[in-house]
Amino acid sequence: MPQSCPNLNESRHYADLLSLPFTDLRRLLTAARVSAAEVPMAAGLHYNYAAMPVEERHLDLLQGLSDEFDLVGQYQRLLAGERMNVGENRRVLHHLTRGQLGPAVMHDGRDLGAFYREQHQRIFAFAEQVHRGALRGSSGAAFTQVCQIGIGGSDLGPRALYLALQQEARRQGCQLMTAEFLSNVDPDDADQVLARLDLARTLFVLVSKSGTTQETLTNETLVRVALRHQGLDDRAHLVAVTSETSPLAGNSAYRDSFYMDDFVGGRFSSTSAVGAVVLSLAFGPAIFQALLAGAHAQDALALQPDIRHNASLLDALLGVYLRNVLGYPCSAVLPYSQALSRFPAHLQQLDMESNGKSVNRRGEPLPYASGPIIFGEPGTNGQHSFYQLLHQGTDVVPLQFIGFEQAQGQRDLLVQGSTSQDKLNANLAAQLVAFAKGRADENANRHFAGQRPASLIRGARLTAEALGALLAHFENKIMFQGFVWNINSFDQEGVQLGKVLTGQLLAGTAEDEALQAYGRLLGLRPPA
Ligand SMILES: O=P(O)(O)OC[C@H]1O[C@](O)(CO)[C@@H](O)[C@@H]1O
Repeated sequence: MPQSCPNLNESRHYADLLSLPFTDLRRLLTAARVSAAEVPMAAGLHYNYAAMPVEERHLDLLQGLSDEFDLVGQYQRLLAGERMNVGENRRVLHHLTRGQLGPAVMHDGRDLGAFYREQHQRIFAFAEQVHRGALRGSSGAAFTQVCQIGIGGSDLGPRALYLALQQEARRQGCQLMTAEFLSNVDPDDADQVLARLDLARTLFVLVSKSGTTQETLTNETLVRVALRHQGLDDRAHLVAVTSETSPLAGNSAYRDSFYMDDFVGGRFSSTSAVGAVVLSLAFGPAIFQALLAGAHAQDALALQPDIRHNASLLDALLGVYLRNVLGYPCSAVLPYSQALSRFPAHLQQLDMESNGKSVNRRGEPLPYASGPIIFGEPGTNGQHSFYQLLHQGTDVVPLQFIGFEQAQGQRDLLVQGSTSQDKLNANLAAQLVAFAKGRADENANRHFAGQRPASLIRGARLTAEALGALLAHFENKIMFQGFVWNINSFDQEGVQLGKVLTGQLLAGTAEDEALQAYGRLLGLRPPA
């Protein structure tokens, strides 16, 4: 498969895209275009690309590029279980954690779709027992809090989803447990999280796919010590989520264990057991199942070969246009929804750990740019922070807005003639137009050049289904971009070197003198 992938620089569609003149967004962005330039997504969401500098001729060439690179065909092969993670020689099966779209994927005589479903069912049954009070802490107290211990993909996605659904769950009367997340090896993180917990009533979920992550194992020990210090039996307060091949699998130090496998990458694991345990405990299985349904529906739409009807594919190709034709190095994610406050942080890992690569799937250096730098904050907070640079800085940063007609909660009032939600969305619309059209001023300091591209994902309300669709949209967008760039989006070798040097420093075996010197500056002592 990798051998047959075309090189972007040799693509005739790419060459034709490069030869097109720059599209003037100030002229392009009309009311008719705002209404027309939309692609429906799952769960009632829409992808609007009116403020992207592309016309029909660009879309025709991007369609040609998609066909030339067989992007949907590559997705189908991934769904069928082909080993698309060539670096680690692994299948890539996160789509299967939310439903079957391709043929059954068999591994060592086992149907992996059935395996993921079975783990979800075990988790739902476990959560229901906890909620009924059939499973309790070692003092006999019912569990009312859940705390996930994990980092990276074992933290960011589940945390972002928990925060995104909290208000929605309250509205539906199903916030059954509160959740906390402990990720950083900084002892102040553990201190603060533990201070918010009633340990006798807390169930900890240790999540580590590899079962070897230093930060997570260290925090686990801090938690066990704190539990024992209160006279509690730590084993009764911890469950594990890990891969079947990890050193943690089958360990009796946990009350129960739930599994994913090596074919679900950490940053793509929110819909596996990694997100299922904490979200089912917090909100009950029904909300998590709704999230899965939204993600599955969006995965199905991503099979559509026509880019004008496939939001994830179109978003991916427009991103390639911005990155490789227009040369923009960054992209900002701007949700006008406080519920999505940690969603940009999740997307940072999802996108940058996947597509921050400089060799292709054959290990050859890339002769073109790959994944952009991603950052973001919810609006309107970001407006009062970094939007100055976005409007008038020397770099053009393409923008990904997300907005909803209604808030999740019901506490909103007319203040000076408009509700808070009205004000939020008026700000969103205003920013989109200000970025695209700018405003001429004789005073250069007050001049807005405009021409800042943006897309908008919009919906009625951020429900669990909509959140699932949103999550899957970005996962699939990133996957399609990896196919265009012919990179392996599913490994992360770039995180290894730092881990090795950290280990050397802590073990006192570091040979690099600069490393030793930094260690001394930071107060590290040779191990006793
Ligand atoms: O779930 P684990 O194995 O503890 O890994 C946590 C995270 O660490 C990473 O490997 C990066 O260091 C991520 O890819 C992963 O999500």
